[in-house]
Amino acid sequence: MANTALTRPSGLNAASLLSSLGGPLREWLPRQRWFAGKGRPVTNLSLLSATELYPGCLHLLVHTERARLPARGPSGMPATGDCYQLFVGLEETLPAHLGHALIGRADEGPWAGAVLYDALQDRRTTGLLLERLRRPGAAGPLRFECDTRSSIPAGLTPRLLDAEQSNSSVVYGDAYILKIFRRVQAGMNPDLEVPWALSRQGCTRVPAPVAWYGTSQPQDVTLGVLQPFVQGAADGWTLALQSLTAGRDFAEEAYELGRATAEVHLSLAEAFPRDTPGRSEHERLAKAMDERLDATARTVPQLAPYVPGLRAAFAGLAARGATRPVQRIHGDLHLGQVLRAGDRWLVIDFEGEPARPLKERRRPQSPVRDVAGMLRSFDYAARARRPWRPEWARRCRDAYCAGYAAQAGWDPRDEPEPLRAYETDRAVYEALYEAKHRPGWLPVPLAALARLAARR
Ligand SMILES: Nc1ncnc2c1ncn2[C@@H]1O[C@H](COP(=O)(O)OP(=O)(O)O)[C@@H](O)[C@H]1O
Ligand SMILES: O=P(O)(O)O[C@H]1O[C@H](CO)[C@@H](O[C@H]2O[C@H](CO)[C@@H](O)[C@H](O)[C@H]2O)[C@H](O)[C@H]1O
Repeated sequence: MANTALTRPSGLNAASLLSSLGGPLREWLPRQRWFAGKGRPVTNLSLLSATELYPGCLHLLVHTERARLPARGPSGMPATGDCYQLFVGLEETLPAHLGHALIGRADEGPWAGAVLYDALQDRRTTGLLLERLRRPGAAGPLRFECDTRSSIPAGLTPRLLDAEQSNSSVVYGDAYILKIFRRVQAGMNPDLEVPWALSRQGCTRVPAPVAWYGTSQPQDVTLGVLQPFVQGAADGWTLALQSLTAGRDFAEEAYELGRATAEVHLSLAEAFPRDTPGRSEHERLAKAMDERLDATARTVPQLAPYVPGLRAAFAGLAARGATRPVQRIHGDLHLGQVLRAGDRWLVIDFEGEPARPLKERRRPQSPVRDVAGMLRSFDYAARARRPWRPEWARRCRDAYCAGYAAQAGWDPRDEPEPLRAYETDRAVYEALYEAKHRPGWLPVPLAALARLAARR
């Protein structure tokens, strides 16, 4: 059935747009996987930019404020803000095939009575995005650019992924994948910056961006990146669970993954500046970890019994003298961020931990932090299947570190204090992440934190 595009006056006046869209969006946003802070009502919504992509389809950047969970008791509910990228369709009646994309009905303003829907679910929108990316140019404040060495064919069929994601991704004819950033921050997104720099470096472990788009209004923001789709690949998390279910070992794969990680780290060290941190830098890092622990324990009270033991891990980092030079790293490395194509591992998603400020995510850091992220991931996988097989995770840890050492020339296991501190910090991050997004998974990082706190 053809869509019936809305033909009401379409002057993109922020106040009138908001009067129509604000109510339904405030209800819909907190239910989205990529929305930070589930279950917290949006207390304020404002429009940063609105662009008509085609009649009845708006590209929006919205700023939301939401009630912060009270730290102690119900008093004082300060608001915090985030910016999101949305595609909103407006129809008089929603065609049946878009029923699942419904956002709500505008009950006020010039669009009163119109149906709002998530226009990323509409192939007209995803098809148009590819068309724009194929040819550099502008649409209102949006800027579309591409690598002039690439030639992207027209008319590839779009398919929106329904994976558990922090963003939204569209696959085009199994040839390309477009990642559309949902929560955006001012500045170049590392998921464009890093793969681009690595491709210039000749690194073949990371799919290279072929096109991207962003806006310079109200500030420079990366909004989406197109890269080749790796066909027939499986992600590391799926493969690890398959191995556990079948009672198979994963050490050989883990070894190769360690080598791949080291190869990416070596390329990153070439592509971006490095630095050698002094004692004061370790103290600053340990303090930041301590503060994150305290903040998390306020939101996740189950953490409280372990706090004193966990502090010891951070004190170990502060006391430690020289360690690895800092450099750009992946920043959120886990089994879901690696793809195995044939017998080769590739690394994706260089955005870093989505909850951290962009400035912090782009800062040079210890490569041990990435290693710790992957080690935590083996523990996650082992605990996601019954019976729990700690020896599976142990073998993966050793094999991964051995593979890393073979490629990098240094073994992460020879850095016990940083490794423990980074693993602890990562598990604290995971506890907060799970409490916010997947409370059923909270026992996984909590079990690790109990173990790390007991280690003296
Ligand atoms: N280049 C690619 N080729 C094949 N699949 C990919 C590629 N990039 C991402 N994917 C798939 O899309 C999923 C989500 O990608 P990711 O960049 O991790 O998004 P998010 O940050 O939203 O989690 C991945 O788990 C992977 O399955
Ligand atoms: O969405 P992203 O891939 O950027 O990462 C976020 O979500 C991940 C979960 O989807 C989360 O990872 C945690 O769970 C994984 C299993 O689902 C496990 O492999 C990871 O080790 C564990 O950290 C990640 O922390 C979060 O940033």
